[in-house]
Amino acid sequence: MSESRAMNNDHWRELEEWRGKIDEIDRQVAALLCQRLQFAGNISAVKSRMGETVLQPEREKEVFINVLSHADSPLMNQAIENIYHCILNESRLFQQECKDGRQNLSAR
Ligand SMILES: C=C(O[C@@H]1C=C(C(=O)O)C=C[C@H]1O)C(=O)O
Repeated sequence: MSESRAMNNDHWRELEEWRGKIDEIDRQVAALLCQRLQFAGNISAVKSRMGETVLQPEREKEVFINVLSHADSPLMNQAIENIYHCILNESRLFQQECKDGRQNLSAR
């Protein structure tokens, strides 16, 4: 095998190792996101009984402060902030669907 092909194989092996680690993280993130949505659905039921709205801006500020205190760098801080905008958006949509009876909240 030529030296450059052996080097290329090493790169591919390294790439696959990193991708394997990302796959494992994605499995954990997906499971945790499902759990987060489940809890948001439970909160939605409590808020309905209390006559509270789905959107609670002050609570959302607390969520951002909590997660951003765990970011490792300014660049990651921005990425986490963007990701959490999506997560909170989906969380509100999910809560609304629970409220409207379009989500079945039974856990697996
Ligand atoms: C889950 C809640 O409902 C909404 C969704 C939030 C979330 O996903 O963290 C936070 C605030 C609310 O806008 C809540 O009020 O705690």
